[in-house]
Amino acid sequence: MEGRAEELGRLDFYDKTGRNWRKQLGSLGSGNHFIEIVLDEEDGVWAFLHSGSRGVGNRLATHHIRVAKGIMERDGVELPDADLAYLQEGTPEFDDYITDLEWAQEFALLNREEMMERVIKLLQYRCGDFEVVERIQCHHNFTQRENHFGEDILVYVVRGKGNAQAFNTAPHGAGRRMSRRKARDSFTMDDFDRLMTGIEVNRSEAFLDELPGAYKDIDLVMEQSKDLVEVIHTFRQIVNVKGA
Ligand SMILES: Nc1nc2c(ncn2[C@@H]2O[C@H](COP(=O)(O)O)[C@@H](O)[C@H]2O)c(=O)[nH]1
Ligand SMILES: [Mn+2]
Repeated sequence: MEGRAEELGRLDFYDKTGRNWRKQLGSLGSGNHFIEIVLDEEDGVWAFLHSGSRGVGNRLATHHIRVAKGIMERDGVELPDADLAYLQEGTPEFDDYITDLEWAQEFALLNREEMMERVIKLLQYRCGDFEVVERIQCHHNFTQRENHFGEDILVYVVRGKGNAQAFNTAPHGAGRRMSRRKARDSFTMDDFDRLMTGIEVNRSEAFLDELPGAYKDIDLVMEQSKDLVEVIHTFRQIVNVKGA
């Protein structure tokens, strides 16, 4: 990652923006990032890993959002919401954003690969050797340039049915039903124990805002997404580790 950053002439910028990024490769981070061991309908074991590009990706994104907002202000572009600020393709600011986005995605990819390797080694250490049937390596907030309806656009991609009306996308999670604050105010540790029954978990008040009840009902989301996704497996969680 360092070599690539140097090639791009952006190492100093990444060091200044991301500070600890070198030490963070191979770490889960916080928020809703998680490692999960789940069982499918036939008790097949799956290791799930939802992770991202850690602090450096977030800070780079924050930087580019700030740049976009500055440009909107400079050019007098009126927007219904300041958070809709955008960068125009063909400008140096747009190119810098894409350069940093691609670098951060590479970081996210390696970060996930490293953690998955450690999860598998640990499982093999605890459970004895086993065959890894398949590895699906898709990192968080995956973005790539695609052509839809004759136009090149940027989309976040997850696996789905390929519905052209939805640019071949599908939801990659249920999404939150309540804010973190509301969840912390709404749930108690009794709810924690009830909602996480049967799951080996790092039990802590710190994760009250991450309880399943803080998210939308996944069965309903799947039902409402049936034009976009085909359900291949339904999993039962047995281990959940949240980033802290
Ligand atoms: N199986 C689990 N799913 C979880 C957990 N925490 C969150 N989630 C779901 O993942 C997505 C993450 O997407 P994001 O774009 O919001 O980061 C989220 O919407 C939830 O549906 C978990 O611990 N286990
Ligand atoms: Mn996330």
